[in-house]
Amino acid sequence: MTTRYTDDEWETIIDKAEENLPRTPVEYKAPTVGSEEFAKTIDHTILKLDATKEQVDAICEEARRFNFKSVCVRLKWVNRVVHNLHGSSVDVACVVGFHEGTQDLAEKAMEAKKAVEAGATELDMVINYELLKEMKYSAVYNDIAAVRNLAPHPIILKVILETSQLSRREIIAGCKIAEAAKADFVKTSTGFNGKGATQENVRLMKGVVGDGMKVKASGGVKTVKECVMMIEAGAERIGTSNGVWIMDEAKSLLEYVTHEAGMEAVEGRKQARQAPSLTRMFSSS
Ligand SMILES: O=C[C@H](O)COP(=O)(O)O
Repeated sequence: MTTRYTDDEWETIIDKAEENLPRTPVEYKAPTVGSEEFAKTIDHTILKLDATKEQVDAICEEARRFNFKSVCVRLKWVNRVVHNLHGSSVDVACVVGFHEGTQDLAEKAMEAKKAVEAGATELDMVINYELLKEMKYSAVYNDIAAVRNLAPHPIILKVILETSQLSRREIIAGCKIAEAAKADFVKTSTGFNGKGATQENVRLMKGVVGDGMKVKASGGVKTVKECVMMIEAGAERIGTSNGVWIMDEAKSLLEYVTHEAGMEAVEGRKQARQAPSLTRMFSSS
């Protein structure tokens, strides 16, 4: 495989990306909490090694019910999930190199190929962050490019950086390499190693990739408020094993604010008004 840049050239690219980061944080608009658009930010995820077929089936039923964006599973479940979700608008995502990211290139490429053959339309691959930390940028690029070659568009390729293991500069490097390898998303975390998504890292990643790529926040996202915070920082996708809890929380909150607005009108406390925007309630601005 040809290497796109030398490691020295990569250093220069990373320096430039660092210099070009936005000086002031950009705030992105979150969809209305509990809306269809909000549900479509969620990749409903079950990745634990001891997942059972009953749990995987339940996740698929929930994803259909809430109309989530995708169900994200390990390779062994892809066939089953494709079958379960047939006829729905929920996509099938499969992890690759999960969760260490250190598998060799051939193994990751084969896993990606099998996932696509089984019907996955999205791949969430773990970057080889050990190599990234050793500044072996060309090797990291080759790893992602090999998967991209075997899984061309319209397959969606997300590159998991495992931000808890990386310095700020390493996160910037991971984003630039994923971008050069033509991935569609950079994703924060596996949820299996250290702290998951943070607003700060999502903002940094979006600052590096700009409009040309998307960011997925994952790992430890459990509440409506955390979803809104991640989206406002630049995430367009949320990977979570707590999707049902989040949608139930959104529903309860909507019922609460609607009831409060109604009570105020009935009691003449204030003029009747629309329920306040939950998205605004949770906004950090
Ligand atoms: O890719 C998604 C993550 O594994 C989900 O992590 P979580 O179980 O902390 O929500």
